[in-house]
Amino acid sequence: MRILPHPGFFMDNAHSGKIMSRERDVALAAVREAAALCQNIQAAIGPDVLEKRDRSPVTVADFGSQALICRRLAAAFPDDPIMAEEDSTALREPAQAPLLERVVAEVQRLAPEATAETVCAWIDRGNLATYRPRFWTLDPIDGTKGFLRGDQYAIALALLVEGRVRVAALACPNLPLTPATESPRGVVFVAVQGEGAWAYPLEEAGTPLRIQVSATSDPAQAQFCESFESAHSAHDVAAEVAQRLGITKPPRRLDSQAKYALVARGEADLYLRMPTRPGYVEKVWDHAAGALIVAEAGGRVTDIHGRPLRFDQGTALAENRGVVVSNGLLHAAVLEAIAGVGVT
Ligand SMILES: Nc1ncnc2c1ncn2[C@@H]1O[C@H](COP(=O)(O)O)[C@@H](OP(=O)(O)O)[C@H]1O
Ligand SMILES: [Mg+2]
Repeated sequence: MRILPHPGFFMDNAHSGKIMSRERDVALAAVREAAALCQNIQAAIGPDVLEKRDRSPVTVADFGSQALICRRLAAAFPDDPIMAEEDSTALREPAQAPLLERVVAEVQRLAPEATAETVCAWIDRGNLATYRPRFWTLDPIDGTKGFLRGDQYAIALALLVEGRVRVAALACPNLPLTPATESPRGVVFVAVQGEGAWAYPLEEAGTPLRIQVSATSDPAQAQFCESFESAHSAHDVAAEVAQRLGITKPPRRLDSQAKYALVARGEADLYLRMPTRPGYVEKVWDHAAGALIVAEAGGRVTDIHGRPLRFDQGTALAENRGVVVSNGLLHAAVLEAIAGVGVT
C-alpha cells in the first residue's frame, strides 16, 4: 500500500518499544480481525434495512466482533478480565436462534472452529462490570447508528492498568488512512502509553505513521467535531460554545471514536461532547481507547469541568460530565467558554 505523506505525520521505523509490545500486537491483530467481520456485514446492508429500521446487521456485527476479540484476548492473556458492551443473554434465548446462527456463520469465516456455544462463551468473557487493577475494555462496534447508515464506526479496544489507559487500538474501517483526499479507506490507530500514537493501514501490509495533534492556537480558527446524533451530544450547546470562541467553521459531524482520531492526527482541533440529558453517564468503552490516542498524539482530554476522565469507576464515567478533547493549546479557552455558556 502506498503511504501518502501529510504534514500531520512523520515516519519512524524505530517503533519497536518493548513495554506492552505484546499487548499492542494482540490488540492490533484483534481489532483488524473484527474489522474484517464488520466490513463483510456492512457491505451487505441494503437500503431496505434502513427503511425497515432493521437493526439486525449491527446486532450480528456487534456480537461477532466481540466474540472474535474476546477469543483472541482469552488466548493471549487468559487471566485478563474484559469489560465489553455486549453480553450473550438475549442471544441465548430460543427465539433468537436465527440471529445466533447468523452470528456464528460470520464468526466462522474468520474462526472456523466457532460453534454457537463457543461464540456465546467468548462474548461472555466481556462481562466484567467492576473495576480491576488490570482489565481490557471493548466497544465491538462504536457508532452503531453510523454503521447502519454506511458511515463511520469504530472498533475500540483498550487495556487499563491501575485506572490508566496503557494500550489502545481503534479500528476505523471507513476513515481514510490519512487526511489526504486520495487516501485509501481503513485505518487502525494504536497507542502505548509513553510511546506516541500511530496510524496503521487497516490491511496488514504497510508502515505505521506517527500522528500528532494540530498546532492551532487561535480558537477562532478551530475546526471542531461532534456526534452526528444530537441525542448523544447537544449540538445547540456546542454551537453556543463555538460562537463564544469566535469559531466560524461549521462542525464536522461523525459517529464513533473516529472523532478522537481526527483530533489526534490534526484533522480537527477539538471534539466537543456536550451533555444532553441530566441522567446520562458516559461509558468507559466509548472513551478509553480514544483518550490514550489523543494524549499520546500530544492532545488533552477532560470532561466539561476540566476534570480528567476517571476509568476506575466500573462501566460508567460516574465522576465525569461530557467530554472535551483538544490539541492541548486550545483547552483552557474551550473550558472557559463552556463555563461562560453555563453548561453543567
Ligand atoms: N444520551 C447519550 N449521551 C451521550 N452518549 C450516548 C447517549 N446515548 C448513547 N450514547 C453513546 O454514544 C455512543 C455513540 O457515540 P457517538 O455519537 O460519538 O457516535 C453510543 O455507543 P454505541 O454506538 O456503541 O452504542 C452510546 O454508548
Ligand atoms: Mg459505543
